[in-house]
Amino acid sequence: MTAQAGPPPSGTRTSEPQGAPAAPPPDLGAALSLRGLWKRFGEKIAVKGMSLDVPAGSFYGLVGPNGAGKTTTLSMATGLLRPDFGTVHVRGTDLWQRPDEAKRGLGVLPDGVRLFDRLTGTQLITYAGLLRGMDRDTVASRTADLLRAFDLTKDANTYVVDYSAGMTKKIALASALIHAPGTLVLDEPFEAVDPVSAANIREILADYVASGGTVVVSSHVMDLVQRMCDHVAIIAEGQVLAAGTIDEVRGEQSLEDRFVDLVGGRSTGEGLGWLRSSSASS
Ligand SMILES: Nc1ncnc2c1ncn2[C@@H]1O[C@H](COP(=O)(O)OP(=O)(O)OP(=O)(O)O)[C@@H](O)[C@H]1O
Repeated sequence: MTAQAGPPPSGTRTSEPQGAPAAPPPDLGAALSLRGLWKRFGEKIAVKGMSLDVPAGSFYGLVGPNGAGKTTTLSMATGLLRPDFGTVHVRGTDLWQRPDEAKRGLGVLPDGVRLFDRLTGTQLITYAGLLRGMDRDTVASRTADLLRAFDLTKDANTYVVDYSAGMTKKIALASALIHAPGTLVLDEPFEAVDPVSAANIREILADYVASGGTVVVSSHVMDLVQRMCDHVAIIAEGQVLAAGTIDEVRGEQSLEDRFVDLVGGRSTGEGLGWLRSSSASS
């Protein structure tokens, strides 16, 4: 199955590339329903007809090897990157047709997108709240709550550019939560975060799901996904290899073993004999 040659189209085409199987209709009740998403960067097809339903109220993990297409998929699912083909529905609203309405219900922690880091922590969260059209009093009280919850109160007046990687992740996550969205989409939320902060974040997210919110996280840490999430999709080379509840996907195995079985690619370090001999000779 190949995508059409030539540069990506400027608008989103909802039909599949020639020869691709037609995707079923979107699930309009799902928190997120992706259908037939394709994305190509030059010669590289990063996402190849991705369809996925994230049930409302689920804690959904997206796992896959480096370069599998997780960030590209989540960027298209949240309005940050226009798909070449396919549709995204957020609780029944077509994201690329009605972006303002669909994005109102989304909180997003993107991977690698630069923040306005010449703002202090307080200013950044406040800015996110005001952009969402919230009133100043609510923004101020929620900002204080979020800084406390993420253990950033003492750094509230420090410029974000001077934050560590983990603090930056936490302030970005706090900014994604300020408008109390129905669905959170978090790309690698635990990367660079210390264990205590990670435990706090897990608790915040678990409470959020328990109160009816939906969370989608991408992660490389299988054990974390197995413990934290109730659903998972394993993706590789831009396609879904398995998706469902954690128990459905892993069967009798651990999620990690299932992942390795499906994705393959274990390397034994063959060809690195020179590395062992160099350490022995030093
Ligand atoms: N802007 C871009 N230009 C060119 N190629 C890109 C671009 N963004 C992603 N890619 C390519 O698309 C593929 C999927 O990348 P993506 O970042 O979505 O993977 P990922 O699953 O998030 O990887 P990782 O786990 O390493 O973060 C990779 O081969 C990557 O090199």
